[in-house]
Amino acid sequence: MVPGAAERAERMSMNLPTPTTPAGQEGLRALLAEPSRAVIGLDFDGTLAPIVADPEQARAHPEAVAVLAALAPKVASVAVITGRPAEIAVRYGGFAGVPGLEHLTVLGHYGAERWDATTGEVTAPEPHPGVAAVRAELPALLDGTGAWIEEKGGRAVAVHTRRAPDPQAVFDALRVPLTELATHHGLIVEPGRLVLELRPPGMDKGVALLTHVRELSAASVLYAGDDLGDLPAFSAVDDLRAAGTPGLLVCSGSDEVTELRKRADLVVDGPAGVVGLLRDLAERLT
Ligand SMILES: O=P(O)(O)OC[C@H]1O[C@H](O[C@H]2O[C@H](CO)[C@@H](O)[C@H](O)[C@H]2O)[C@H](O)[C@@H](O)[C@@H]1O
Repeated sequence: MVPGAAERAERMSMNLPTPTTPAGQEGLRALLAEPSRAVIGLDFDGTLAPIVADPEQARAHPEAVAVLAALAPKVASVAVITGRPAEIAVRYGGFAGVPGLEHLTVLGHYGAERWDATTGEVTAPEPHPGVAAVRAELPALLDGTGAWIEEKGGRAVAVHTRRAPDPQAVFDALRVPLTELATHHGLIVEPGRLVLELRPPGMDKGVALLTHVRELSAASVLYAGDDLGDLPAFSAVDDLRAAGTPGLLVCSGSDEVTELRKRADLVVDGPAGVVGLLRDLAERLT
């Protein structure tokens, strides 16, 4: 007897971890039953790329590109959704010109920028004038704190404290003054793993993911992230589920951020765990 879609999905999920929630189990079942209508959304730093002290040295996990190239042709879309400029994520990820990744999408600056592998071009809005204004005022505000500035192509500016003598204390001390500075110039502060990013309002990873899922009329979604900036994408998956589109929420686990663990259907061990999960998925989706 030929097995039905549900039975096939059940068999195919045998070697995959079981999500801890019924909603997550439903999300995985839907993805396996109809992969060609599934969107896979993935954060970059801390999810595909291990966290390192110098952001310029961050690179995708050594097996990430091969695994994504195996998975992408089997699903509707793989989209990397990151706070990084799209072009930087493409470069540090090694995503360009890879067979299998011809349709990869990278949504940079929390979705404000878009890079498509098909064209290799980035589309982006005009820079917000507040970014140049805060950039000019930051050196005086950061003087003596041990924090340092990451330039983000004039579209945002990130203040990092990971390499300060007491990273968490400096992060905590800077949060209020940086928020005041950002607000004064029409920007918002996006807190992350020992980073406070000053960026334009109006876009987040939730809007980016939801827009992408709707563009493709996807029937299921998997989103994996590790940091506070991924919470809007988690909420977007919750909203999609409430509206009848199954989804699976994956936390790339770390000791630094615990908020996503509580909301995830599946917690894996950092980028190596994410890559392992995606590899198992790619192998199951024949
Ligand atoms: O949305 P993401 O892809 O997670 O990007 C968010 C921020 O990630 C980067 O900072 C983080 O990774 C660095 C390199 O591992 C690490 O040194 C830093 O402590 C982390 O917060 C990036 O530098 C930021 O610009 C992104 O906004």
